[in-house]
Amino acid sequence: MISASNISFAYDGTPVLAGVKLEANSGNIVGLIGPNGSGKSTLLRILYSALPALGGAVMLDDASLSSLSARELSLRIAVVAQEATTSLPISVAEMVLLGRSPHRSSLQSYSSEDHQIAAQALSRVGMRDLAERSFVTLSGGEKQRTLIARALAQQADHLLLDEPTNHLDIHYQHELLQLVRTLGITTVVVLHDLNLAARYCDQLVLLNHGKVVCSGTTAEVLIPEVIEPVYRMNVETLDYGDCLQLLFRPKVPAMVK
Ligand SMILES: Nc1ncnc2c1ncn2[C@@H]1O[C@H](COP(=O)(O)OP(=O)(O)OP(=O)(O)O)[C@@H](O)[C@H]1O
Repeated sequence: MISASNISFAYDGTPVLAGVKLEANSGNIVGLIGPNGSGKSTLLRILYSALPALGGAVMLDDASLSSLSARELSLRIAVVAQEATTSLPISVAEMVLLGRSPHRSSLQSYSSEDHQIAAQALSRVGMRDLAERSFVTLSGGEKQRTLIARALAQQADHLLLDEPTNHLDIHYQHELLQLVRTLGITTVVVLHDLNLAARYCDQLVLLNHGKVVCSGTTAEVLIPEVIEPVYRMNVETLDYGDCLQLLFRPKVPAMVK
């Protein structure tokens, strides 16, 4: 379980998050949604200790995040962030092996078990055939799948994903989130696509201007009364039985030329 309470943060004195609460229970997928600039990536960075919260606390099960060493953190939390990770000429297989780093001391070389786990992770994201390719030559989607494989190879029990479906075509968007669901790992995922959030998340936290506007199940959050004012769009919900889906219409019709 990862939980954040009363989180505040500011960049150079400009407040970005205030009083934010998020709770991801064991095995659940929590979607972090909200408009551009609402503070999603900042909150995610605080959850993996890349940024220090100005106020509030983050707990990993019973331990405060700040009490854990960098190695303990990387054994517990795997991250796929938005930033490009390297310009170094390393292969796809080597990139995925980096996920095994927290499991060995700096003097140890990778074991055959590490290689096996990394190869399995590559297979799970459909990238085994590209194992020997240079990472920097991959397409955006292939890079993204490689980084997911690296996170899988890490075998942490928490997974934090910042817009993991970026660069992925519709097939791989669903395949990736289906894969995340099968892992059964406590996950916090930043998503822009509310219909993917509806289909794959257990709980949602909706941020706007650095504050939680609404949190709860997808059925509690993805309702027109909540979504329309935040995104300034007309929203219609369709209940397909297994999940909700949303239809959007601009509030102001496009000007006719
Ligand atoms: N390094 C930084 N220095 C100053 N301001 C920043 C920095 N990073 C982000 N911000 C600002 O903080 C606010 C929140 O940014 P953040 O990236 O967390 O939002 P987001 O919800 O993830 O946005 P998006 O959906 O566009 O990716 C924005 O106003 C952004 O301009």
